[in-house]
Order: sequence, then C-alpha cells, then structure tokens
Amino acid sequence: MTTTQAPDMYAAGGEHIAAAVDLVKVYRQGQAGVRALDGVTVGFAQARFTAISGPSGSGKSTLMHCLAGLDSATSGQVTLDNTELTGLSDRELTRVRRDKVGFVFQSFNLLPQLTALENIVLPVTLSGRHVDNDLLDHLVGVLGIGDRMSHRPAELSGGQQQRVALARALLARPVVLFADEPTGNLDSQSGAEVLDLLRRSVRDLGQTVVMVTHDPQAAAYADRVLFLADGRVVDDVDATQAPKAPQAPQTEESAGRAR
Ligand SMILES: Nc1ncnc2c1ncn2[C@@H]1O[C@H](COP(=O)(O)OP(=O)(O)OP(=O)(O)O)[C@@H](O)[C@H]1O
Repeated sequence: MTTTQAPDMYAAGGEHIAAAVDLVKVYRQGQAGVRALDGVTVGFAQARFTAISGPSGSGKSTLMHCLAGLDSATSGQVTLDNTELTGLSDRELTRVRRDKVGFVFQSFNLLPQLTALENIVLPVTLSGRHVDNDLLDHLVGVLGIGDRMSHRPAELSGGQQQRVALARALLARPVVLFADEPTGNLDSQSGAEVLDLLRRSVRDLGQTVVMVTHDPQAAAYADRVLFLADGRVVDDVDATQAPKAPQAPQTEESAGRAR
C-alpha cells in the first residue's frame, strides 16, 4: 500500500488527463462554512480506472463535481485535457462538459420518452457530431442490449438502464468518464456486471474512468483507489501492485463452494 500526497507528482497537466492542485471547496451555510475539500492535490492518468472512496461526507462527490466542471472550487486548480477549468465562464464550462466529459449516475438519468437507442445517440447528435456506428455496434454488443434498443427506459430493468447510460456515455468518447455510485440502485449481480463493463471500457477502449463509491467491493474493480476523509486524500492505493483490494468476507457458504 502506498500513501502519496506529494504535490510534485500530481502537478496539473503533464501525463495526467485530469488533475486537481490544492483544491479547496467551502460551502457557505449562514455564517459558518463547511470545508468539503481541504487542499486536495491529485492527478489521473489516461486509460486508468480510479475509484474515489471514503465515508459519507468525506468530499467524494464534491471532488468529482469539481473535476468534471459541474461545480467550481473555492480555490486551487482543476485541469482537464490540458484545459484549466478554474476561471472558465459558465458557457465555457458547459462546452467542456459537453465535449470532454461523460457521466454515469446512480439514477441512470435516461429520458423516459426516448427509446434506448435514441437515449444513447442523443448527446452526440446534440453536440453536432456524427454517430460512430462501428463504436455504437461494438458497445451495444459488448453491453448485451442489442435486443432492447427500441424499448423505453420504463420497459428496462435497472441493470439494462445503466448499460444504456454507459453506452450513451462511451459513445461520445469522453476524455474522462465520471461514474457516481453507478451500482447504487442495482442488485449485486447487475452491479458486478456494470463494474466489469466499466473495467472493460478501460482495457478495450482506453477509456479513463473515475468512479465515486463508498462500497469497497465496487472499488476493488479499479486500478487505483483514492481514500478521502474530511476533505483530504488520506490514502492512495495502486491496486495493480497491491495484493487484491478489499473483498467481501468469505461466508461459510462461499467457502463451501470454493472447496
Ligand atoms: N450544496 C452543499 N451545501 C452545503 N454543504 C454541502 C453541500 N454539498 C455537500 N456539502 C457538505 O460537504 C461535505 C462533503 O460532501 P460530499 O457530498 O462531497 O461527500 P460524499 O463523500 O460524497 O458523501 P456521500 O457518500 O454521503 O455522498 C459534507 O459535509 C456535506 O454535508
């Protein structure tokens, strides 16, 4: 296990596709302030799967929102694909989010009136780009949703809806795909499948993925796990080097199956 907080390793830009330097976020609450991020310096390498983990209220979502240009920091720097987000206007931030960022949320966020296929292609067509049909076919095949393309979200299971959301995010070829508790609304089987698909997008498509999760089993799918506590990075584990990251404790039943 390696604990790293050295700012020079995580200087903005360089080999990192996304980075935060000395990021502070204070939410004002009347006279008081909540220091949700307290000087976070971290970089994310391309084509890696990073989980941001930590207890409730530790700042995971706030960090993700600042990295993705959904929220602005109180101080510090965020860079995404060599663009410094700090200081951009709302309009410029909207463009960065549209062109460079993909999202997968716990709640799927599909448009209910549209079919699965229409949901998947919507962001690309809205941004005036043409749909890469080869990539679309590939994603639909890998995600196993080919026979669901004409269904509306209400006619799909939670796992299928999250696969549609994943296809929608990946089709746009985002610089970084941010996933916020993507398995939070799924049963464990569907959740494991979605996590495996995220991992495959990193391996097969070279996608960079940053996932917020409080679930150690979900975090175990990542190459790297950042742990936050009280708005600070308290541990940074390279899971490709370390012994396999936290697994569910073995039950009598699973031990029996393994025997
Ligand atoms: N809009 C807001 N206004 C005021 N305080 C906020 C706001 N958003 C978050 N906070 C506070 O900032 C801190 C960090 O919140 P954040 O949502 O980033 O944590 P988290 O680790 O994602 O938590 P969880 O796992 O429960 O989602 C918490 O103390 C939270 O109450």
